[in-house]
Amino acid sequence: MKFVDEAIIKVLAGDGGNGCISFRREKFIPFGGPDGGDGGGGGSVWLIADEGLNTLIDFRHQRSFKAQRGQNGMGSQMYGKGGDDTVVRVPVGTVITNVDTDETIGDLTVHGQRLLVALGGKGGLGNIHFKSSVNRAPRKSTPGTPGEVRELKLELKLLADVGLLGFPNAGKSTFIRAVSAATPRVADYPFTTLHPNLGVVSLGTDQSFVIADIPGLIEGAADGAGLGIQFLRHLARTSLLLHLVDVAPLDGADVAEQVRAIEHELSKFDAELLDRPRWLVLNKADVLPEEERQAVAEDIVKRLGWTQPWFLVSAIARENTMEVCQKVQRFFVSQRAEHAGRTEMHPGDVRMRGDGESI
Ligand SMILES: Nc1nc2c(ncn2[C@@H]2O[C@H](COP(=O)(O)OP(=O)(O)OP(=O)(O)O)[C@@H](O)[C@H]2O)c(=O)[nH]1
Ligand SMILES: [Mg+2]
Repeated sequence: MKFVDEAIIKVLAGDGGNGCISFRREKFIPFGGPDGGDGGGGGSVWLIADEGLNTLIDFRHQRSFKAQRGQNGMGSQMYGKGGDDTVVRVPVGTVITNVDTDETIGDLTVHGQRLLVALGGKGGLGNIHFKSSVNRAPRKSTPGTPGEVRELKLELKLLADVGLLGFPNAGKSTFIRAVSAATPRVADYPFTTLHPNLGVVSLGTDQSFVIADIPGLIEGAADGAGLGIQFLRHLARTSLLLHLVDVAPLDGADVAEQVRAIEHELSKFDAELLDRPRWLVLNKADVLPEEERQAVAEDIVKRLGWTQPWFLVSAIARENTMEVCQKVQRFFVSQRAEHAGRTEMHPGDVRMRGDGESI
C-alpha cells in the first residue's frame, strides 16, 4: 500500500436547528399560548486515533467531513433532534494543525484518543421562551448558530524510539532486518526504501524498543535532491538516532565527509535533531580484512572527533548488531531512571515535564 504522511482536510460541523414559532391550537382552546420548541444542536466532527491505520492515504479520496445539522424545533413544544457527530479515523501519531492559524491543535499518540476539531452549532430558541406578561403571543424565535468549519493539516509522525539515518545503500534496511522481524526490501541500488518501516527490537520481557528505517538522504536533500528530507519528520519523536555509514565505500569516498554531509542536511531540516543523541554505526565491516577493520574505524572516529558511542558492525552478517541494540536498551533504561529521579525532585518544574514527554 502507498504510504502517505500528509493530508489537508476540511471539517464542517453541523449547524444548529432553528427555533420554532408556533401556537397551541386545539378545539376548545382557540388562543393557546406559544408552543414552538428549540432547534437541536448540530453534530460535531471528531478525530480518533486508530492503530489499525498506518497511513493517511484514505484522505486522498475523501477530503471533506461534515457532521449532521440539528433538526428545527417544532410545534407542541417539540424540540429538534440533535445532529449526529462525525468521527474520522486517523493513524496513531497524527499531528493536527489549523491551516489558517498554523497552530497545532492536537497530537493523537494513543489508540482511541479523540480530538474535537469542529464544534456543532447551538440550536435556536423556540417562541415558548419569549412569552412574558406583556407579550403572550410572541412571534419571536432565534435561528440556530452555524457549526465550525476548519481546514486542517494532518501530518503523520511515526512513533519510534530509535531512528536510522544515513546515505542510500548504507545498509539501514539490512540493519533493521538483522535486529527485528521487519522485512523491508534490500538492494544494491540507492533509494530502495521509499517509505519508513518500523521494527520492534525485543531483547526480553519488558525490554523492547521500536526502530524506524527511513529512506536514504543525500547531499542537497534539503533542497529536494533524491527523495528530499520530508521523511525526517519521522525522526521527530525518536530519542536516539543511529547514523549508519558504509565503512569502506566502493567509490573510495571519504567516510568522515559523508557523515558531515548528512549532518548538514539534518541541520537544515531541524537544528534540534543535531543535538539529539546520535551514535555512529560503521557498517559493512565484512568488506575489510579482519586485521584492518579496527584501525580504519578508529581513524574515521578520530578524524570526526566523535565523542558519542560508535560501533563497527556487519548488518548483513549480523555481526555486532545485537550489541548495538543492547546498548540502546541500556540507554533507554538509564534515561528513564534519570527522568524519574529528576521529576521526583522537582515535581512542579515545567521544563522537566517537557523533557519527560519527549521520552
Ligand atoms: N557487504 C555488506 N553489504 C551490506 C551490508 N549491509 C548492507 N549491505 C548491502 O548494501 C546494499 C544496500 O543495503 P540496504 O539495506 O538496502 O541499504 P539502505 O540504507 O536501506 O538503502 P536505501 O533504502 O536505498 O536508503 C545491499 O546490497 C545490501 O546487501 C553489510 O554489512 N555488508
Ligand atoms: Mg533501505
